[in-house]
Formats: sequence, structure tokens, C-alpha cells
Amino acid sequence: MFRDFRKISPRIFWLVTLAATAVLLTVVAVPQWLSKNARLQVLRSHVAEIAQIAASVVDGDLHRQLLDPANYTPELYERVVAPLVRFHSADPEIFYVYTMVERGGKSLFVVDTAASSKLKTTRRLRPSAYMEPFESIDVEPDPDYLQRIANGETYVYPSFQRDVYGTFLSGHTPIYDSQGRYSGFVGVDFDIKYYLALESSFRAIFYGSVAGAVLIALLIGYVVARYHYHIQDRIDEQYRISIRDELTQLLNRRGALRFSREALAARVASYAVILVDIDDLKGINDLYGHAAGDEFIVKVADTIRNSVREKDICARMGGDEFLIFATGCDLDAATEIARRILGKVFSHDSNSSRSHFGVSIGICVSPGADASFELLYRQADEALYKAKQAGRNRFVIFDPMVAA
Ligand SMILES: Nc1nc2c(ncn2[C@@H]2O[C@H](COP(=O)(O)OP(=O)(O)OP(=O)(O)O)[C@@H](O)[C@H]2O)c(=O)[nH]1
Repeated sequence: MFRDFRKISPRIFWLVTLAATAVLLTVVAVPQWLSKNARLQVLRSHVAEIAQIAASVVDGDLHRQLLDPANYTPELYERVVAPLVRFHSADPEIFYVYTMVERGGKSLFVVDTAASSKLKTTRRLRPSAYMEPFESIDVEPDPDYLQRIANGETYVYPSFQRDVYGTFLSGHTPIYDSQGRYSGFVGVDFDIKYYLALESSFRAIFYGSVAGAVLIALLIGYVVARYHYHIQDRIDEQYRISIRDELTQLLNRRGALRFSREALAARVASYAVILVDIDDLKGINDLYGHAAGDEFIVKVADTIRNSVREKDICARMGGDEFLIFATGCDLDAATEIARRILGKVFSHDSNSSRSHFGVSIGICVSPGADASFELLYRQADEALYKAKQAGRNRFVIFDPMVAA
């Protein structure tokens, strides 16, 4: 039973498994990829909202004053950063919270909550100094982003960016003073580890789906390969039946023709066709019954099979006629086969109305590789006819001189 389960067509198994894997992985991976992007967009919206809330707690007038280094005092710095520190302490998932101003196309840090001793965080943060220039490592994806912020847009990077402080998804929102004038902007940074932690459960789902897809593909491959094997096995079986004679299990006429032509294609030095015909089978049937006739047919078939080499083709061509098609068989060898068969099947018939149980044989040997099956068969049949004419229970070799 277990062995039976292993009967599959290996080539079909791998082909179908690979095709099913490709289809299923596409079905699994494309939505996963799309939803991963969608989740990043959700995170970007979240970062934008946090940046907007952070901007709303900053006193725009004080921040505007601090933009001029001439106004800088530690007290003013503390007053500007204090509400952001409270905000940041309330949401420790945010990595950095700071404000900036643009000077000559570059961003400079103004205040940074990391610089305050009042910030409640467990992280080790690296504070930026007042008016320290911002250095990005990655290329800015949107070179006009400072302009867009100045125009009132909340700008969130398309994806995570590396700078000298780490790898962050950053959002920036403009700050306005009480007269509605643009007065720098707030920045909030979310660390990539925060994102990876959020993504870890989705990654587990992704790998689970991929493993599931591969398993299903293997199962589909197995079922199809098993079915293919089963169908092929049945076709082979039908073919085996279609070229065999049921009674004797020798090849039938169709099988004999096919294998003889294959043997002729090998173009060996000589071929022999030996036709064996039962003597007076009608008499055996009439006197002893059809079953006895069958029994004698089977006996002749077994004798023929045991009198030739394994590679020689043996067939029952019709009711009482048999064919031996032997490759690389000269006249001496063909004659020896005929003698052997005659000796083994002959016996006297005790009933006086019949003389014997036996066969007659016609032999035709073709020297050379250019033999034609039809011609050899016809000539062997002529020789067989002569054997019958001469009194049966004998073999006759086809003689081209006599035939001519
Ligand atoms: N028992 C049996 N008889 C068959 C079978 N096939 C054909 N026969 C019979 O074999 C006989 C062949 O008759 P013929 O061709 O005249 O040949 P024969 O009686 O053997 O006489 P000769 O060949 O001239 O010696 C017929 O009576 C068929 O009915 C079979 O499968 N089983």
C-alpha cells in the first residue's frame, strides 16, 4: 500500500509543483507586498498626525524669537522646549522631537527634547545643539521638501532615511506665530526598530503563507503526478493487451509487425522468418473438441518460446499459424530451431483417422541488412505451403531458384 503511494511520474511532479508554486506564491506574495506598502502609508499618516500635534504645542511667538541667535538664552530655550518635552514624555514611542529652521537651503536644529533633563525616556538619545546643521546620509528623496514645509505642508518622508542619528521615518510640520507667519518647523522621528516590531507579526503571517503555498503546491504536484502515473499505467496496460495474444501470451500480428520492423531498422547481417503452422488443427478440434485444440495451440506456443533465444520475436499470427522473427540468424541456426520444434511437438495420434500431432514449418533467411518484412514473410509462407504439400510434419527452406 505504502509503495503504491510512491508510484508517481517524477517529471510531472516537479513540473506541476514548480508551476503551482509560482502561481500560489504570486497569489500570496502580491497581496502581502501591497498590504506592506499600505501599512507603511498608515504609519506615514500616523507620523504626520504626531508632527501636527507636536507643532500645535509649540509657542510660535517664542519660537520665532529663538530663531535669531541674538535672542538666544538658556531660559528662552527652556521655555520653547518645555511643552515639547511634556508632549514627548507622554508618547515615548517617538524617538526624537525637535524644531528646525531653514538657513541657506540647509536645516538647522533649534530646540531638541533630547537636550532637556526633564524628558522622561528610557532611551539613550543624542541631543542636537542649538543651530547645529542637519546631516543626512541618504539622498533626499524630495529635494524641495523644505519649500513644501514652508508652504504649509506636513511633510513625511516616503520611507525610512538614514542620518547621523540613526534610521528614521520623519515627519515635519510648520510652526506659525500669533500673526500667522511661518516660524520654522517641528520634526518627529520614528525609529526603524519601532516599525520592524510592528511588522514582525505580519512577517510571521507572510512566512506562514509562503510555507502553506509551497505545501499546497507539493500536494497539487503529487496528486497530478499520481493521476498521470495511473493514466499512463492504464494506457501502457491497454497497449500491452493490444499487442498480445490472449490464449498463448505470445505477441499477436500487430505486436509482431511492430517489433519486426523495429528489428529490421537495426540493419543486422541476417534475418530469419520461420512460419510454424499446426497440422490439421481442424481434425483435432473435430475429434477431441475445441478445448483440446486450444491446449495443443498453447503447447506449440510454449515449444516455440523455449526453442529460440530470448531476443527473438515469437507471435501467433492467426488461428494455427505462428511466426518466429530472428535477428542475426543464419540458415543453420534457423534450421536448428525448426528441427527442435518439430521434435518437441510431434507425437503419433492413437486415433486411426489422424496420423499425428505436429506442425509444418516454412523458413526464409535473408542475408544482408536490406530485408523487407513483407517479402520475407511471403517467401516463408511459400516454403510452408510446400511443407504442407509434401505431407506435413517437416520444414522446407525457401529456395529462390525453385520459386523463380
Ligand atoms: N481450438 C482452436 N481452433 C482454432 C482456433 N483458431 C482457429 N482454429 C481452427 O483451426 C482450423 C484451421 O484450419 P485450416 O486453416 O484449414 O488448417 P488445418 O486444419 O490446421 O489444416 P492444415 O493447416 O492444412 O494442416 C480451423 O478449423 C479453425 O476453426 C483456436 O483459437 N482454437
